Amino acid sequence: MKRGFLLMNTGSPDDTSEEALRVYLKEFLMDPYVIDLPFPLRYALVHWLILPKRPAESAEAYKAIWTENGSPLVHYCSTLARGLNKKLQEPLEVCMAYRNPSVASAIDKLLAQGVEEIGLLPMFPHYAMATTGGCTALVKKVLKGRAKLRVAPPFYNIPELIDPIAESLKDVKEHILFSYHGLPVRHLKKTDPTGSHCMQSADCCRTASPAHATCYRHQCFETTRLVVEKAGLEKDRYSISFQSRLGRDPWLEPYTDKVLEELPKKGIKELAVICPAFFCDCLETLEEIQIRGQETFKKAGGESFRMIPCLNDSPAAFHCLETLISNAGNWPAST
Ligand SMILES: C=CC1=C(C)c2cc3[nH]c(cc4nc(cc5[nH]c(cc1n2)c(C)c5CCC(=O)O)C(CCC(=O)O)=C4C)c(C)c3C=C
Ligand SMILES: [Fe+2]
Ligand SMILES: [Fe+2]
Repeated sequence: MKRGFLLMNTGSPDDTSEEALRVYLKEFLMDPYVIDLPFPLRYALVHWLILPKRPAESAEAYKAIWTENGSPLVHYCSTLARGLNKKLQEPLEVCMAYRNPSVASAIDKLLAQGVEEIGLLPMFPHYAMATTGGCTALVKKVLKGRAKLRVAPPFYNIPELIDPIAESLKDVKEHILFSYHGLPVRHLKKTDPTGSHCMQSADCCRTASPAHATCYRHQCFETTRLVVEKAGLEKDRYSISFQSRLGRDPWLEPYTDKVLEELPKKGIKELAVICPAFFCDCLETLEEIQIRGQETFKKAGGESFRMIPCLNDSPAAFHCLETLISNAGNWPAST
């Protein structure tokens, strides 16, 4: 059976105009895997509360990180896809859940080459309904059974991810903040297959459970634990937080923006931030953390601040993706 691969990420707007942002945000936020409210409520929230103001604000944010190659996220993913294609025997296409390159165009290219089984590799180390869950649903919807589908499992704990992250912290003397993308608490409870584990006790994520197969919070803690172990960091050398909160519902805590305000008050004036939920640098690392996060930290008394880059298109990034793909025969089939 001829096999092909889809390398998938969330996506960026086509350009930095307010109109492009409106189209992108509407597509992103109307996805029921991202805002999991019943359609009328989601429609009202997105169209009446978010879309009137956010496109203009987000357009300014994207302008601050846009490069001559366009969006950093799409650029890194495309570079990775090109490099992987040179090494792999089987075809691979890059696609974005929202905007371009679209899922439909990538699937058409694979099918035109006679591909009968697609291996979907969502570029998210940790499982979340809003990312891996939404990407899988979207691919299935577009594919309409025209090929078999397998989906890569979360890879938050593999040495090919952990080792280069630990290596990037080797010479860091500052306090290290592991800032992960946030998630509404409701999402965690919804994806708990036991229905009774996630967020039911303070230490649920450190108590063994089958729920951890889809528990974003547990998987983030595990990445941190393994990196800390590998890098030999003492307990007082690092903190964990969750960023990018949207709306008023409770999200995973502690919130990065609050932690950035609190750290200088605790005497931590020199900080390095790493964002292991992101395989490639994007708006959420380059603008939210590097620009706005830095401002927050320094305003609160912080003196030095730096970002540790994501794996991006480094040799370690290629090695990690190649290792995952080499194991594609074991990826679970998606029905
Ligand atoms: C309810 C809203 C959102 C949830 C839940 C969410 C989860 C989530 N997102 C990522 C990774 C990325 N998010 C990106 C952009 C982005 N995310 C949201 C909303 C939610 N994300 C919005 C509205 C946007 C658009 C930008 C903005 O206006 O803030 C991106 C792409 C950034 C880029 O450079 O183009 C990524 C990547 C993860 C990993 C995650 C849950 C774990
Ligand atoms: Fe958990
Ligand atoms: Fe997001």
